[in-house]
Amino acid sequence: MLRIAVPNKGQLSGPAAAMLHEAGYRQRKEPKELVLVDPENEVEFFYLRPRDIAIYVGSGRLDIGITGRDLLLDSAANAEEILQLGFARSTFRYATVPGSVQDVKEFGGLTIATSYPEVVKRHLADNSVEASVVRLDGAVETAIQLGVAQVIADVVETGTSLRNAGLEVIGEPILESEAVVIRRTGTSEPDSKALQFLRRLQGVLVARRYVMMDYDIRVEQVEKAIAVTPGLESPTVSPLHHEGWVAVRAMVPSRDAQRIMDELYDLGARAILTTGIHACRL
Ligand SMILES: Nc1ncnc2c1ncn2[C@@H]1O[C@H](COP(=O)(O)OP(=O)(O)OP(=O)(O)O)[C@@H](O)[C@H]1O
Ligand SMILES: O=P(O)(O)OC[C@H]1O[C@H](OP(=O)(O)OP(=O)(O)O)[C@H](O)[C@@H]1O
Ligand SMILES: [Mg+2]
Repeated sequence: MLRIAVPNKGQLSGPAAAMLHEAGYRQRKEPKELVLVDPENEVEFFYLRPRDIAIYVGSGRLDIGITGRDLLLDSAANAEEILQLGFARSTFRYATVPGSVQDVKEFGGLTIATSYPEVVKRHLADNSVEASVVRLDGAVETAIQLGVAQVIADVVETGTSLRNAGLEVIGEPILESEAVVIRRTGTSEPDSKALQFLRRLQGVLVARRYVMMDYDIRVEQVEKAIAVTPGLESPTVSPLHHEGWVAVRAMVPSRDAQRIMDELYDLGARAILTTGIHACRL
């Protein structure tokens, strides 16, 4: 039975459960459930605090986990990411009040408040800066106003929390994060059950990012049209009963679908249709 750690709370938990459900796995019905067995798929899910997931996976107690890259790095656990999942995207940045320090190099002797102390300590050391780090559980933006720190290092998505606290970011992002699948570092290649799990999640990612596009086009224009819709490997081209025309079918990135339809129309394509992909294995 494959043992998988899933976030039980916070920003990661809803999207992770949705992705697992889309990949055909059973998911818990109520948020107090801590363990769920999916016998049909031979998988056992453990709902754990996002911050603890890398520790369980790094210790080898669980085979695979879903967590945030920032949490993985902060845990210093013996675990590595093997698949990027594209949700809970954020940057991790320093911030302070306007008119204060402008660069990490000026942080010497200051106190930095953060929920990610290991990431910050490593970044300060990489920049040869000696500063204090104070660990807070959350709502880190308030630490400056209350005099606990002069600088914070926190997760930034839209920047609204920083703006509301009257803070501005300093310097380049310390790191960019998103939800990732992790496994223990230095173990043998994932076994067949783990590979199947990864293929299923990859299938969800592709199904979310691509649509299927079908259109009819005159034979003379087909090469130009295929340059616009090359597909993932190669598009399917089938003869049409109407002589001189072919039907083309190719996967295209969903965010480009409208622009591609316009370009195909201008090349003379007609009956251009896009349909969603529910699931896929590449
Ligand atoms: N506003 C946000 N937008 C995108 N990702 C976020 C956001 N806030 C946190 N994250 C990401 O979510 C993960 C943190 O999850 P975690 O559940 O520990 O924190 P949380 O969602 O802030 O929960 P809580 O505030 O209850 O502790 C990290 O990978 C972080 O980068
Ligand atoms: O840039 P934004 O879009 O504002 O998002 C970033 C904020 O979201 C998270 O806070 P959360 O609401 O989880 O509270 P917390 O700080 O207590 O974790 C994170 O810690 C930031 O504070
Ligand atoms: Mg939070």
